[in-house]
Amino acid sequence: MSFPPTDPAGPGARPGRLGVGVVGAGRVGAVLASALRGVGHAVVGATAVSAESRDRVDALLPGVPVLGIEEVVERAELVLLTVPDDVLAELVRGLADLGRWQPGQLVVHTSGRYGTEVLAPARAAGAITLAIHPAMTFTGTSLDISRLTGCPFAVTAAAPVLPIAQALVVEIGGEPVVLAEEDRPVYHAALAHGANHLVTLVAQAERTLAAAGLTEPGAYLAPLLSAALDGAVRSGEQSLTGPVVRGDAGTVEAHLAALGGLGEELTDVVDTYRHLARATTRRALTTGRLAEAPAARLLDVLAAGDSESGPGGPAAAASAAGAGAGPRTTAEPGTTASAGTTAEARPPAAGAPAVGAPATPLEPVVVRSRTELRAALAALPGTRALVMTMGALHDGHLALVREARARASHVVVSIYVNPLQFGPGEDFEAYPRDLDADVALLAREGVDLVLAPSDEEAYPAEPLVRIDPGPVAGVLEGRTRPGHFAGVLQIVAKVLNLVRPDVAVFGEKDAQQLALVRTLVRDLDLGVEIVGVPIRREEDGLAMSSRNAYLSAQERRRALALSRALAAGRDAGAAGGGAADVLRAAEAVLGSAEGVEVDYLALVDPDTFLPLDEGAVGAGLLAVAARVGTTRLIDNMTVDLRGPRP
Ligand SMILES: Nc1ncnc2c1ncn2[C@@H]1O[C@H](COP(=O)(O)OP(=O)(O)OP(=O)(O)O)[C@@H](O)[C@H]1O
Ligand SMILES: CC(C)(CO)[C@@H](O)C(=O)[O-]
Ligand code: BAL
Repeated sequence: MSFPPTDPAGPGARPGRLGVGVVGAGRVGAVLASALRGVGHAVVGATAVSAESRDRVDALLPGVPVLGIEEVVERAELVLLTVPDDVLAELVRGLADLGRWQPGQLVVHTSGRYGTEVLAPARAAGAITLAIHPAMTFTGTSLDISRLTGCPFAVTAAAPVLPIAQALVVEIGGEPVVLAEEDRPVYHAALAHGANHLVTLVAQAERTLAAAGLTEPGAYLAPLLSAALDGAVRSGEQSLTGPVVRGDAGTVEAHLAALGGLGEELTDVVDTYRHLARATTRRALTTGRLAEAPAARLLDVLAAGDSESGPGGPAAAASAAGAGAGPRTTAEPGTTASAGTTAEARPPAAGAPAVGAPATPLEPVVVRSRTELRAALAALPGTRALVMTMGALHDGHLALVREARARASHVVVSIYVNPLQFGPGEDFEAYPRDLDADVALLAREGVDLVLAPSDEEAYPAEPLVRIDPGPVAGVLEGRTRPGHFAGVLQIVAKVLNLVRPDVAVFGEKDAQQLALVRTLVRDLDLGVEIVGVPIRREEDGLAMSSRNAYLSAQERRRALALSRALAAGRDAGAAGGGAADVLRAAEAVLGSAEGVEVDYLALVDPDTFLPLDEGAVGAGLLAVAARVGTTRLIDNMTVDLRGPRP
């Protein structure tokens, strides 16, 4: 396709005032004829079989006689054929057989699918044949006229008469785009797929929302869909959001189950969802938004319960798209580790796969030294996201991994129990360590690289240059654990420098840590985006933590007091309470909790971590640390302070 100059026909090529005949006063025919009339042509007659067409002629082409086909063709210098594609060829041939086409007559059709070959019988009789197709959807009312301004029209015609077609389009305000005869079917399929199927998709979303009890589903959807459409046409597939691109197979599985449970009338929705989610997965894989392992997992979930997917279905499609188990190489392969591998080929991960997981997820490359890390990073083109952990991974960590996955081409996870952040008498020795189990979990999330350094590799020598984390490190966690945040920032700065990620993801569970990491990056210009992820909780509200593993069954029950106290404080704020009310509500829960020894409970400014006073308005952070038995747990929630009541 190529855009012609503004006046493609040049002076003199303008068709002049023509008598236009419309065969088929459907939406397109009536609107185009009305537009041609508006720029000075005369509409000499129109065919209109149905009552709707006749009404349209009355409304859009007042005064134009409704005639039979042969009469319209006989009177017209320009015959506009705006009939359904499937009858076009027969109509043109039939009129040729009747000898109705006239030499020099302009015969124009508006089918997207056809070029001018379908008009060959008219051309054989000496007519000038042109194909123009507006890439626009019409309502068949006068509103459509304004839609023609700037509307692209695909124009196909023999070279000598092409300027006539271009000039006609320009006259009615359109933008002619020249399209070869053989490209028209694909062109038209693309438009139909985009525009027509979008209508079906929106209607499906509306019907499904109605099934969820929403009374005005269209109004509810409009802002979201407009934003999605805007993003898609501006930034293409990079604008994609949602569970597929996050690799969130569990959510997709839940969606299929929910949609599958809707009545007979909505069975089309689950089928379409499945097809489009599959296509979305494959595209996300191809464009690097999704790694192979989560893609394979999604395709597995999408295949489950799908009667249409047999052998050669999703799994084959996944491998055709580049997914599935297979070797990955590092630039400097060779050194094997005790868990995972640094070898050339990444074998399937060990351990029993959970429901919905691919049978053979790829193991991440596990590196233990700077040299191995450098080689492995060199084999990961594109952007990378880092998740730092101390191992003993749980779903809270995996939420960070998924967020990382959605934000970069590759994910690096560090696992290291950093001695510098533990004080004397803390649980450095006892902290749970199980690298094999961690690597197996990360394999299922499509993590590319795991950095698990030894103490010697992390700190080859006692670090002499230390980081002073500033005042935020002197309160709450920092007051109870002196030196803790200096140790945290030391290892965070080190790992950021070693991995050089584009994005690093931290949990809001360690809110003070997250704030200090942001400050570190800002103050030292480390040039990495820091992303926070909300706290992941067990079903009963307990914040997930590796240290929960220390709790006995009784302590596990008692530990619930932390999240309950925070929720009580949050609710007091939401009910209009001030800082003192919030603290009182939380204290009441903790005060009556057995076996819970509170270290601190504080309502603080989320940036400075200094206590909020009674008049404070806006977001506050309610943070707690407590011992349950010998286990020290922390948790926090955001509280919305509405200010003193009038
Ligand atoms: N429940 C959770 N929700 C969201 N993020 C979490 C959660 N638990 C931990 N994280 C985040 O995971 C990262 C690694 O934390 P870490 O390995 O210390 O896990 P942890 O479970 O908090 O362990 P512990 O509290 O026992 O030290 C941190 O950024 C932390 O904030
Ligand atoms: C960020 C971190 C991995 C540094 O050791 C640790 O403090 C943690 O797990 O939150
Ligand atoms: N989750 C923060 C690390 C620590 O408690 O040492």
